[in-house]
Amino acid sequence: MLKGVNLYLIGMMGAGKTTVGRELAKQLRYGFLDADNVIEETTKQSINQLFALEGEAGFRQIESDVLAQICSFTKLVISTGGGVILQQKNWSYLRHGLIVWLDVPVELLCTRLALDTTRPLLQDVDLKQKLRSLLEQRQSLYNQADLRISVSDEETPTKTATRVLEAIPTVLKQATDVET
Ligand SMILES: Nc1ncnc2c1ncn2[C@@H]1O[C@H](COP(=O)(O)OP(=O)(O)O)[C@@H](O)[C@H]1O
Ligand SMILES: O=C(O)C1=C[C@@H](OP(=O)(O)O)[C@@H](O)[C@H](O)C1
Ligand SMILES: [Mg+2]
Repeated sequence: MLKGVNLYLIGMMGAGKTTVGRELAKQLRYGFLDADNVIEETTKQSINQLFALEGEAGFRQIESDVLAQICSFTKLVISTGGGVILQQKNWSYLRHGLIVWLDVPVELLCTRLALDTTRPLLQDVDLKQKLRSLLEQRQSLYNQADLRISVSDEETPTKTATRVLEAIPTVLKQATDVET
């Protein structure tokens, strides 16, 4: 269906990009890469360590370099980190593929992330308040995706992946319409 074109998942922390991405890759018979995992493997540091050592700005630079490498491959589902949309140049990498926004309300993100210790931006803060303010800053950027999949109630990752796959032909059709 995608003819080898990569699929990029974007969205807030806890939206399910990593979990749903793996499932999507299985269903599409694509390879799977999680950008944060690639960063951790190449730097041999955890995301927490990188934020502590390099600061957010240093992390964003590494994130961008990794994305630049990844986008030269094909037949991949790529789960990005939630802040990848912040840098303009990252969009030129993401636009190599189809960009899907997993849009999940803050309340559900809070439930999923309440006990999380792996996301440095969410430690020692009022979780709901922080997620609200991040979403406010980022929403218009997430909205630049080719496809928005809203997940308002808890559903299995397999179900979300199936909904993404069912929605893809609608955007592919629009793209063909523009060309012709
Ligand atoms: N569709 C889903 N249904 C239930 N739990 C989910 C779903 N997607 C993700 N989760 C859970 O939410 C948490 C965050 O998911 P994750 O895939 O790491 O999100 P992201 O990569 O977008 O930050 C994980 O504990 C995961 O098991
Ligand atoms: O939203 C963000 O700024 C971040 C999201 C994280 O990835 P997930 O979206 O997979 O949690 C990770 O890249 C880092 O902690 C920063
Ligand atoms: Mg993730």
